[in-house]
Amino acid sequence: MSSSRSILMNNNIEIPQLALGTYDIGEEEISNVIESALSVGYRHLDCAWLYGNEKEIGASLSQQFQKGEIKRSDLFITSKLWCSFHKFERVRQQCVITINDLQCQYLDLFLIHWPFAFVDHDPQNNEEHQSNVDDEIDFIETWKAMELLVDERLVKSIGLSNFNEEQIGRILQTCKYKPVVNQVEIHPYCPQIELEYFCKKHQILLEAYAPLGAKNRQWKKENDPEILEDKTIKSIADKYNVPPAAILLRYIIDRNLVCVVKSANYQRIEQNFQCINQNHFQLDEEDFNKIHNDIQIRFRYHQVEDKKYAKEYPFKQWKDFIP
Ligand SMILES: NC(=O)C1=CN([C@@H]2O[C@H](COP(=O)(O)OP(=O)(O)OC[C@H]3O[C@@H](n4cnc5c(N)ncnc54)[C@H](OP(=O)(O)O)[C@@H]3O)[C@@H](O)[C@H]2O)C=CC1
Ligand SMILES: O=C1CO[C@H](CO)[C@@H](O)[C@@H]1O
Repeated sequence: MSSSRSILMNNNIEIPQLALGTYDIGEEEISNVIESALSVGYRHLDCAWLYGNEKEIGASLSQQFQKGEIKRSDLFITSKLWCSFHKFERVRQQCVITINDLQCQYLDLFLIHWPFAFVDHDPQNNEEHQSNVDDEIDFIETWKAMELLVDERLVKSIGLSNFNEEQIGRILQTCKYKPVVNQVEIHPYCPQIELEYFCKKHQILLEAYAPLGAKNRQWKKENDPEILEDKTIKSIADKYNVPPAAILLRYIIDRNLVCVVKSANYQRIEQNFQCINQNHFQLDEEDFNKIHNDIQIRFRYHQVEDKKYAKEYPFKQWKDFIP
């Protein structure tokens, strides 16, 4: 079985550069998706409590381990702490539930999903959790609890997701362990150049989510610009005789970032995986620059605009895009 290219994180642990995203993959299809992805060569799975499918992913992984073709140590499994569990004592509780659901013994990487917190909720309680923001819970408290998970070896690495420069700066001032990554939306309409510069300076790796513009998102609006339909991307795709998605994935890979892409379709799972293979095709410098510097549209697909009133809503500089 093939394996994927890796990047070294600031704690000297390697992370596979391409991850399979698992958001919005339903119970009925997730098992096939996991099996397909592993057979094609993916070794990095990007999961989250929020996605509601960790139990099904765990069942599928357990089947794969039993077949003996793949071992736990071959995989890099990421999950995320949901906003309802930011209180110090909740962090470990959710982490243990996630590890049990995923049947994976430990997590390779655990991220704080968003910098803002929701009202405290017991993760053992199956009632619908509240998503009202609680501005009193500080993510510094959450980070301290995340660090204990490393000491306890429940997780190998810890990181952030959707944090801006100022918020990362606050973590860096008090942390015992630096975040290894910050997972954020990245594609040519949301290139995150300043954040990349800041993170590089602090040896924090950026992970790109929604690299294809979250194509089938339910909150799509009529006038949203679609990155897969972008004329520059399409003309470069024609030149290399590949689909536009391949150009968008190579754009992330060639920036040496981790790329988290979701597909629930076998052909596209395979096609996306091939993009990390340098022999498949490479963008030349001129084309890379056309994508990175010449495309002027700026757009964020995952704006979570219903949380824009939160004190720690991270995208203040993007408020012009929120109606
Ligand atoms: N930390 C965070 O807050 C967030 C993290 N994420 C993570 O990042 C992952 C990826 O982001 P996501 O929002 O899902 O968006 P993506 O940009 O990965 O787009 C996924 C969509 O693109 C389609 N697609 C996949 N491959 C191709 C292809 N080769 N050609 C054309 N269409 C394709 C998929 O359809 P199909 O399945 O039919 O192939 C799906 O509808 C998530 O699954 C999740 O793991 C995402 C959002 C926020
Ligand atoms: O991971 C995620 C998937 O998409 C959701 C909808 O935008 C986000 O809120 C969440 O962070």
